[in-house]
Amino acid sequence: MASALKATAFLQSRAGGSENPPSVSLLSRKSSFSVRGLTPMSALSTAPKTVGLSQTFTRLKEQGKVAFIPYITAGDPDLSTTAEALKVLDSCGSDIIELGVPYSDPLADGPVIQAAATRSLTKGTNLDAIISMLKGVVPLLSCPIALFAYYNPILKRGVGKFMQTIREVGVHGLVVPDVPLEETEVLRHEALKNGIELVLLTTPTTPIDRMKAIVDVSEGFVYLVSAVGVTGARASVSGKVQSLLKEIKKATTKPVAVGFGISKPEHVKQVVGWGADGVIVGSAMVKILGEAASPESGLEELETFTRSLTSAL
Ligand SMILES: O=P(O)(O)OC[C@@H](O)[C@@H](O)c1c[nH]c2ccccc12
Repeated sequence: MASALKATAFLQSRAGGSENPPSVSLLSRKSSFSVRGLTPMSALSTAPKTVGLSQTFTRLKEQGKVAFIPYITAGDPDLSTTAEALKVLDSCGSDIIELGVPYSDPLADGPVIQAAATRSLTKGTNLDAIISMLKGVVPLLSCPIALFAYYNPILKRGVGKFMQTIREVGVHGLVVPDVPLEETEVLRHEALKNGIELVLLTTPTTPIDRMKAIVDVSEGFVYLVSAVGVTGARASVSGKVQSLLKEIKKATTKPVAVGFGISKPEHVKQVVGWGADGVIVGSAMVKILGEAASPESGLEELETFTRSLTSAL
């Protein structure tokens, strides 16, 4: 419990400035849609015309749909499997994919994602290798990627250089779970300059005024952390999410996606019923990939699991 409180305090004080992812059938959730006008990304890189996070939510809202947002850790079990997993998640109807950059001190993560980060780092995964993997995969995806990175590796590379690098490879969004709102100025400036949507997080214990300040500057969507503590599949989703969603939706018209603990179709149905614009599932996905007998069986299981969740939307 202590670590859970510590993690929440961590997310609360630092996270995100705020508190603070085979064959696409014609009937798949994603209908092909033309990109209206030139997306900033197509002006900045040769990547295809996937639209950004907020445009994705706008399209889904027009279709009366909720975004399915899986998270996986890059390089676990290895980067070529990550490349395949991105394609599987995309073809199973994911609307945005969160891709985690493994970090040695992932304080906001539970044991499943911490273990994935350790395995990936042990394999030598680094940002450059992730970027070169993305160069080959992003052009094949129809949904946008939001990178998930702790603040330290971004500072090491230089905020501006980091933003430019991820933009050039076609990444649309960024979530930095351990940056205090007071220190998001530079991140937000560089993100805006490079056409990256910086998503901030709010938690169940975020004071209302702080939540309002967070939603005001969050780009792409607002990440509502559904539970106290660290990431990790839970038996149920806290009923508090319903009132939290109401509060946030009074403060902003921006889309709100809910994450933490969601791992079953009934969780998805519940969160959708409470009015979420997006559902985020991480640890359950990471566990499948990282603990499978082989990369192939992990990818097969990932597809089955993902379809079980998207069919609940
Ligand atoms: O793992 P969960 O409980 O399904 O929650 C999503 C979470 O993994 C993903 O969004 C995430 C991965 N690392 C994080 C760090 C902080 C906040 C969120 C995250």
